[in-house]
Amino acid sequence: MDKTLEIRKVGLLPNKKRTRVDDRDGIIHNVKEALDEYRETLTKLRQKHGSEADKRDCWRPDIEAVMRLRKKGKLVNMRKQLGPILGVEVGDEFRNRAELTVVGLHLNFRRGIEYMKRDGKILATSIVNSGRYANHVGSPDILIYSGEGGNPRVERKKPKDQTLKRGNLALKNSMEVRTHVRVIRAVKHFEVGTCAKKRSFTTYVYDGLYKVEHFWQERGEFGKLVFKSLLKRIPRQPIITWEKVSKQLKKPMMSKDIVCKNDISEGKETMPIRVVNAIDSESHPAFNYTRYVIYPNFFKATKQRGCDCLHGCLECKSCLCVMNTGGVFSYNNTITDRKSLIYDCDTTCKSSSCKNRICQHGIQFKLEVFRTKSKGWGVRSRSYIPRGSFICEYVGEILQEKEVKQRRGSHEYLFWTNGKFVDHPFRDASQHVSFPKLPNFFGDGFVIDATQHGNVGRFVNHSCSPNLSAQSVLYDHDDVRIPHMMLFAKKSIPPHQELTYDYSSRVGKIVP
Ligand SMILES: C[S@@+](CC[C@H](N)C(=O)[O-])C[C@H]1O[C@@H](n2cnc3c(N)ncnc32)[C@H](O)[C@@H]1O
Repeated sequence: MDKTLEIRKVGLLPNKKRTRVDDRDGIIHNVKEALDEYRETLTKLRQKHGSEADKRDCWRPDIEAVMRLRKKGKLVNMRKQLGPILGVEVGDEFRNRAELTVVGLHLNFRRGIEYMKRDGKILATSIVNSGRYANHVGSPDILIYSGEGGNPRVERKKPKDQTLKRGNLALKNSMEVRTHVRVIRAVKHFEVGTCAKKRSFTTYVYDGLYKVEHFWQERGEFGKLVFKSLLKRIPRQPIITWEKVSKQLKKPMMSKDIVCKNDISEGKETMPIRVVNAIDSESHPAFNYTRYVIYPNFFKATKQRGCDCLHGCLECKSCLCVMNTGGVFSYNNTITDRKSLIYDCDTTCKSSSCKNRICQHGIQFKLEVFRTKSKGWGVRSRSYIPRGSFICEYVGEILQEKEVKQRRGSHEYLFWTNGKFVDHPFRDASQHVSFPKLPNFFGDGFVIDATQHGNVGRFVNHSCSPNLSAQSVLYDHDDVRIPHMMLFAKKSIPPHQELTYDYSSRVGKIVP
């Protein structure tokens, strides 16, 4: 979900019904996933049926995309509910009405007022302020909302008096019962297209919870009776700076990403990794994609003994791999306990549901190599990444340190297996980032060189406040000098945020 607004967190909403932490994280994750999948499905539908769609004028790709997700059971928060929606934050921007349905913020595609029944009364759950009615917004926290029905602009019928039923009645009841109503505001954007033609599009921003303070009837712009509600935003919610919204929302919508390659791994990874460029004419970088580390000829992978657990290795007392790591389980779908070195189970472990090897299943997120403004290529994810998730391994040729000197070319893609990444000064000198210095020794250690052979890990850039960190892991051999270098998410990462780690970070002391 694109978090594009400048919002100020001034407090949290009261959450009477507490959800278990695990469930909460799971739902938040599902919301982001659903939205991402919806956007992808919609893009594909539009690409496939682009010209055809004009002929079939009733066909709505947005609705079809939602239906496809529903069939797959991917829609979230499908039960109508009052109050906040898990996984959706104040200030979140949605590209169309269908996206509101996908995340469960406002399930009805067409109607501005959504309602549900509680204790025999219908109550408003959410409203979309689409701007088609005359809704006068006095201050940012006050919204005067016109009821539904009788509007010739919407129904293409003669204007008539609104009736006190459905949405109108729900808003009246909400005022009486004092329940919260979610407010979604439509924001209109104008962009200048070719031939200086103005093109407009609308996005929808979740504005938070409101209460209906007054409800009355008056004569509307077509001379007929309309219902009006005065809604007041409840305090202690993030503040949205509306004057900046329009400008900021344009950014993600106007992305000019050109897909240079659909899958840089050429089918070697579990997920295709596309290369996109919205910056310049550089096409995808040339190197040999390999999913696995390439060991030197002299290196013979040996393994003393792994575990032979049958039941998921959860019994730390009996799992040899977990004991090697210090007797504490490091994973629970994500990494929960960082160590200087983690021993993952390998093929000797007979457990079909072994939980002690999350790095061996390959890449699980839709990673994308993209052109950055000043750092060459970088990596981001097209989907939401929960904290602690495995991202990818740093793969390349294993070299002895002394060999590095003999190799020609740059040291851009070297990763010391003791966790130190080595590089030379940045291309863009204007970047005031501290960067680790090249070690002035070349000893007996090992280095992963991803210059000629590597995977997506070679494109992950440096940051002093990174969202990834490296972890050494052993599973297929016992040589602690050459552990696998695995990148994990240090925090939850929204889609399209660049993935980075601190090149100078040490994974920990590995005692041979
Ligand atoms: C492992 S590569 C990362 C991928 C690289 N950006 C590329 O285009 O292939 C390391 C190189 O990326 C660039 N780089 C990485 N992090 C950077 C940063 N924070 N600022 C500027 N350049 C950076 C530097 O040129 C560095 O030598």
